[in-house]
Amino acid sequence: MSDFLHYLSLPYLLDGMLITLQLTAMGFLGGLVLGLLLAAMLLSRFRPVAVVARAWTTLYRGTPLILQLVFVFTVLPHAGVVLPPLLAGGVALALNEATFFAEIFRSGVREVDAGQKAAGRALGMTPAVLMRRVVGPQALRAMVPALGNEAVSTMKNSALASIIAVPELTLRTQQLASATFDYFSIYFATAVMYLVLTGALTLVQLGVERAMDPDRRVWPWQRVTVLPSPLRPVPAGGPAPSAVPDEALVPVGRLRDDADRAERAARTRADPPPRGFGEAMIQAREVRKSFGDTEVLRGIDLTVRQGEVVALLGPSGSGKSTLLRTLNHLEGLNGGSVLIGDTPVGYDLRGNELAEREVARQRVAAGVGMVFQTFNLFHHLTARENIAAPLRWVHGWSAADATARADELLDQVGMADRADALPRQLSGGQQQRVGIARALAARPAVLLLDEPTSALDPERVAEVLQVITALARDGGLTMVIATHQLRFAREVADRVVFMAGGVVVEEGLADDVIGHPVQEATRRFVRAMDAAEV
Ligand SMILES: Nc1ncnc2c1ncn2[C@@H]1O[C@H](COP(=O)(O)OP(=O)(O)OP(=O)(O)O)[C@@H](O)[C@H]1O
Repeated sequence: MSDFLHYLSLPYLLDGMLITLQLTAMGFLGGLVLGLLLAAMLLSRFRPVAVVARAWTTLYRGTPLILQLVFVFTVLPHAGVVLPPLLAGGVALALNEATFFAEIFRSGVREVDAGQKAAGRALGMTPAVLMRRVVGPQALRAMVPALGNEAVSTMKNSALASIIAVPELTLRTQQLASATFDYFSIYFATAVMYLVLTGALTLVQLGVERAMDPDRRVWPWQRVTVLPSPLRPVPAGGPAPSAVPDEALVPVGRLRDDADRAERAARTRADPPPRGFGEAMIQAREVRKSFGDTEVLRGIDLTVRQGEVVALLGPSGSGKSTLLRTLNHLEGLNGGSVLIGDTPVGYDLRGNELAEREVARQRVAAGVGMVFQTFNLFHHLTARENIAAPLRWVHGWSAADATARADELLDQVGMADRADALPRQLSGGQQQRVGIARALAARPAVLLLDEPTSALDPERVAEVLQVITALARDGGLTMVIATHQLRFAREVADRVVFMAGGVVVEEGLADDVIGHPVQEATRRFVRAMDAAEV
């Protein structure tokens, strides 16, 4: 026992432990940086870059580390690159780890739900902002356990550097044991030293996991929940001019009051508020879209004027969502054109498709908001942050203004008391109300709603429809809503467009198309939906 304790505190072995730590740090940190680069190359849309990265990864992963160490130490000098043993060991470890890190990063990024990326794009985030603020943080959280594993494995692999005479812990252990023949005590002491090091790495990993757990963390903005001014001015140079007065949104809670019910009841279709529509806000011409060999949109024409509410109806698979997604270029066109205001979102004036960074700017300039069927709130942000953060990241608002706007909207959609909740702590209806608030935050000129209630339980549908109805009735906001809710469409829409098989089959006033459909396909759909709604 005393021999064991002696070796455990022997400076010769402790120095070896320090060198092991240095090697591990070089391998891990170097591997992280190179791995990020490799992952970016593997994910690149430019195929030659991805192919080179894949070839490099295959080569490096497919050869033993011991050969790589010898290569860096003995072969590189022939090319004029002479590295001291410790540095050569660190470089070889980093190159080896990079390939594993690259695959961890790549799978982390791919695992992030496509809806998160679509929401970020629809909010006007450039690819860099989307990666840094949405995809990166979510991917990183999922990757921490695998990265912890790699840190431990780098440390254990560092023992192989003894082959190129790096005086790390294993080499020193072998030397000491050969000199003293006290194998058991020395190897036992070394094993304990490795365990202490790897145990410390595990503790770091668990600490990082805990720190990144959104359920546990308390951000500074979560501590401040009361803000003085309910209404703040829009910062200069910020969002696109709004078509929605703030008072348009009636809090859900308030709609439940008797007085409001009475007021709503008075505003029936028999006595609609006077509505006049301005200039064309959306002009889609001959829009065509295919997925592979399947043509999903087969020449759609759609004009929506300022302040108009258009409901897109049609059977499942008729192309409603795809049409909405082509309007803000979440899907590229295969033919035709789309103008939002006077912006051909996704294209330059000659019709050439623009880079995503440029398209993001166009979306912001055109002022298009989008509400998704599956809400697509950012999982790692609270309800308040889901609304406030894009205002800061995309529109350059100050934190105070963005938070004030978020609190104002949360209040208006009846979600003020859940401002600090994460999306997974909210019901579907609550998430969708936050999703609507998020889409409205930058005061868009056009709001696209993609079946906003179809992912909700029946008892949650009404609360979301109330919010949209309030917007449609009073807001003057230009809206296109894909929906299966006939009653709702009849109540809020100025015009109904019925689609089937990727074409517009029938369109007109909501009462006409839903009440007295002319086309057989429309009649069949209305009958089926009526039966389902009863
Ligand atoms: N990314 C995609 N890749 C391949 N096919 C797709 C893709 N997106 C949509 N489609 C196909 O396009 C067609 C139209 O889909 P879309 O979601 O636009 O219909 P929809 O009218 O909105 O249907 P629903 O009411 O069920 O949401 C469907 O056949 C669908 O399978």
